[in-house]
Amino acid sequence: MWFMRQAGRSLPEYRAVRADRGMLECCFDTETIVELTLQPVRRHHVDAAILFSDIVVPLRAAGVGLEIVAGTGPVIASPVRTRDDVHDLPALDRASVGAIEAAVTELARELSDTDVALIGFAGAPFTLASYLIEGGPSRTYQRTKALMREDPSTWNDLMGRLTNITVEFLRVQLDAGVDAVQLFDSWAGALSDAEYRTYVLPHSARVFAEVADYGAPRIHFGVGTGELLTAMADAGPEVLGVDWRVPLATAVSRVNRPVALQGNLDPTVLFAGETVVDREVARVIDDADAAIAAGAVGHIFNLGHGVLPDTDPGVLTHVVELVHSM
Ligand SMILES: Cc1c2[nH]c(c1CCC(=O)O)Cc1[nH]c(c(CCC(=O)O)c1C)Cc1[nH]c(c(CCC(=O)O)c1C)Cc1[nH]c(c(C)c1CCC(=O)O)C2
Repeated sequence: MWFMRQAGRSLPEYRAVRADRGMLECCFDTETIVELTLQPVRRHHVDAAILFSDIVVPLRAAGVGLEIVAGTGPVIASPVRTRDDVHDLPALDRASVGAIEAAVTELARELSDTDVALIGFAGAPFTLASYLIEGGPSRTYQRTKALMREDPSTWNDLMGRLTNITVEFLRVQLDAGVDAVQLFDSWAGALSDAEYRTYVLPHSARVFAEVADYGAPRIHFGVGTGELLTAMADAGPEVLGVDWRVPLATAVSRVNRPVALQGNLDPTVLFAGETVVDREVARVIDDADAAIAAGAVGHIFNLGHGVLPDTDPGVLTHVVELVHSM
């Protein structure tokens, strides 16, 4: 078990490190990456560390002008909207993520004599494209969907370039020693199954195919993707992340390949007091047992999306203890 966004603002020790330093600055500093990755492991005794980074880090490393604005998210200096903008998108040079490679090497060494796994990650092409095209977070993805439908050739060119960046970023992490990788297609749930299959699935499937040779488990996750679970499993991962909207036993009935499931406690449950927390954790575990009986390969306990910044870290530690006792 581990928590998406287990490192971050829910932890006072994270806020202390970030007090006078920008998010991206921290993401390119080896010592800081190592420290922030290990903080939640020390505090909560989760079974996996997730590399402290962000989905926009490889874009920044490739030279895209962007910032991560607190309370907002990634903001792109010059949004990518035309064929020429797409042609200008640079490739990722390994040397530009040397600080991250060094951090993974150090983390893999520090965790080697423990049972704690190290998980690497990257943003999926669609979610990265949505930030580049919209220029920042969006509720509607209107420009992204317009480009996708109106000019599939420019869209596929952009998605192909983002796929290359994502593959290279994952390979750097896998070469340096991560045990598993997660592909975050956080906002793919904005698409219908048909459009996901036409415009997104081939690219995400290529990401999975191009890192398959490492033999490391590959996790595929998105939010609000209940209707896309069949297609997201078809992309080829060993593990499918499920948000809280779909029970795990229902999720397994939607996939046509053998996959393990990850999830899916609603992150807002952690605000409801111990009786509710205990009941809901037990419900997820029971549901996971039912999913395994119905063919799921296994279950990784997690939230259905990231830890919310106001979460009481004591409640997170309690959930870890509870899951480990069950
Ligand atoms: C969509 C997305 C992003 N980044 C990420 C995703 C996919 C996961 C998801 O769906 O939540 C992935 C991510 N971002 C971060 C991690 C670190 C590891 C971990 O999970 O603990 C991971 C896995 C650190 C971070 N990434 C960010 C923070 C907060 C930075 C701060 O302290 O201000 C952290 C710890 C910033 C960020 N970066 C992004 C957002 C939406 C935000 C939050 C903006 C805000 O609410 O302030 C883009």
